[in-house]
This record gives sequence, structure tokens and C-alpha cells, in this order.
Amino acid sequence: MKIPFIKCHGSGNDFILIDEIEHNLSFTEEEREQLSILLCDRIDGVGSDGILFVMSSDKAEGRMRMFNSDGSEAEMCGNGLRCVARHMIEKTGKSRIAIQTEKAVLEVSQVEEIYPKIDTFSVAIEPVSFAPASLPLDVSENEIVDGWIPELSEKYKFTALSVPNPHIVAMVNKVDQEDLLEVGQKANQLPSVFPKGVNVSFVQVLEKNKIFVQTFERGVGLTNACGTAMSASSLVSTLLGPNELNQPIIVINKGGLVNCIVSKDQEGSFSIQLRGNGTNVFRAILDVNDSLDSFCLYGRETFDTENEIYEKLEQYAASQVGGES
Ligand SMILES: N[C@@H](CCC[C@H](N)C(=O)O)C(=O)O
Repeated sequence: MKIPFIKCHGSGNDFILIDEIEHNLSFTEEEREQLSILLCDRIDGVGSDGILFVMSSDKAEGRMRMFNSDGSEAEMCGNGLRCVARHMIEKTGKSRIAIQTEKAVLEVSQVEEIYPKIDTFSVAIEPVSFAPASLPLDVSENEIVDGWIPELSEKYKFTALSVPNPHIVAMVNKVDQEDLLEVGQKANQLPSVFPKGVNVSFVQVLEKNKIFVQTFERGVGLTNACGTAMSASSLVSTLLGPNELNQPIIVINKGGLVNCIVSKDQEGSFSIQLRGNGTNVFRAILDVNDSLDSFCLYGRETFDTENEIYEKLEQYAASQVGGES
């Protein structure tokens, strides 16, 4: 099977983007899972945090399905949606379109650069819910906002929310990566509390409207950045910390930076706009064998100029957090 793809990233959260419409491809559910495990492998595969399958939609200009590197499917992917937004905006020539995701049809658009010469895409992150059933999270409380989850940790308090994939967020004085790894692994081996697993983030306030976020992602592990987690963290640090509604919150991460704008409507529902890069690294073609357990890659073309420009953003982001990034 021949599969042309683009290797891309949002804040260093990297993906293999496969456009099924353009290349007349269609996979079974089992093939999507197997391809994700085969191709995302950082040693023997192409290496990425997940696969973005771009499909046709009768509700929007396109549809995104996102699979994690362990082969599980996620309800949503913020950094991935920016990469799909860029791809579809370039294809359609429109600067504002809609993309169907598992739980919602979401508006995406090209917007003002977040950093000089970085093409920037804004994606809507919604629906947002604090209802434990929406994650799902099996607790007796009506919601967990800066509260204890005793089965998980005696050291960190969490806020649980879906955006709409599941997240728990802890506000910390300083991000301890070893603790994050430990808590993240534990949370994802605790089906009595998190039946479908959960993304776990630690958030450090750098100053008003500026935070540093790191995430242990369900289905992957520690990543450079997670778009839905940075959106959830912006909301949580607005509720519990110094950040403000309707103002850009700068979110520094290990792979760069994004801006998040948190809004609340008249009914009290929250939504978040996530703005950041959608950078192409290279394009190539995969020749995958019938049993989907090996492949060869050919025709590789790199996007050198945009990657050189992105390095400047990375250096700037690293300078904003000293030891953290
Ligand atoms: N990195 C993504 C989220 C990917 C899915 C996540 N690991 C999950 O299983 O919910 C993002 O940028 O939002």
C-alpha cells in the first residue's frame, strides 16, 4: 500500500498527516490502529506522537480523526487540528473553514502571526465540561476543581475537565517532570477512576496571562506540548490563578509557545481559542507491506525554510522559562 504523508507539528507535538481525500485512501479501523503503532514508533517507525487522518465530511470542509502512538483514538487534538487547518486552508484557498472532529464541527482560521514569520492558525476548543461523566471520571463529587483525587496523588490537587478529550490539571509552583511522569502513568493505569485514561498537566504561572505547561498524554507519554491540555490549563489558571477571560494567555511549552483565549458565554459555558503554528517538517511516501508490520519510505522532501524560522520561535520560548524548557 502506497501512502503519501506530511510530517508536521504544532509546538513540537508531531504528527503524520495522511490526506485520504487527496490520495484516494480508506482504511479499516484495525488498519488505522496498526498504522499508528507501526509508523509512530520513534525507533523503527517514522516517529511521531500520533497520526492525523484527513477525511471527507458532509458537515464541513473536511474531517479529522486522530490516533495516538499506542493506536488509541482521541476525541480531539488541538495541535493536530492546527496542522489539519493549515493543510485544508492551503488546499481550499479559504482563510476560514470548518473541520469535523469526533464531538463537534469546529471553526479554524488563519490569523495574525504569534511570532514573526510563523504562519498561525486559530482553532476552537469546545465543548468544555467539568461534569465527571464527560471525561469519564468515576468520583462521587459533582465536579473536581482544585480538589484531591486520593487514589491518584496525596501531593497534587487537580481540576478535571473535558475539552472534549479528558484532562486533569494541577497548578504547581514548579513543574517536576519526574512527578508528572509518575502521576501520568499511574492515572492511566487506574481504570476504576479514569475508565478511558486521562491527559495529565502541570501548570506553572510565570506571570499574569503567561504560563508554562507540560503534559503526560494518554496514549503517548510525556510530549513537547498538547494543544487541548494547554487550552484546559489556560481555563484552569483563569479560574484559579491570575489569568483573565478574553485576553490572550501566552502558553510556553517544551516545543514552543501558543496563545489561548478563554471565553465564557451568557449561559456560563466556556470555550477556548487556541492559536499557534502548524509547521510542515517533510513530505514523503510510505510503501507499507500487506500485514502492516514493515514499510519503506521514499521521495522525502523537507520544508527547510519554515523549519529554520521555527527554530527562532523555539529559542525565544526556551528563553522565557529558564530551566523549564
Ligand atoms: N496532543 C493532542 C491531544 C492528543 C490526544 C490525547 N493524547 C488524548 O488521548 O486525549 C493535542 O494537541 O490536543
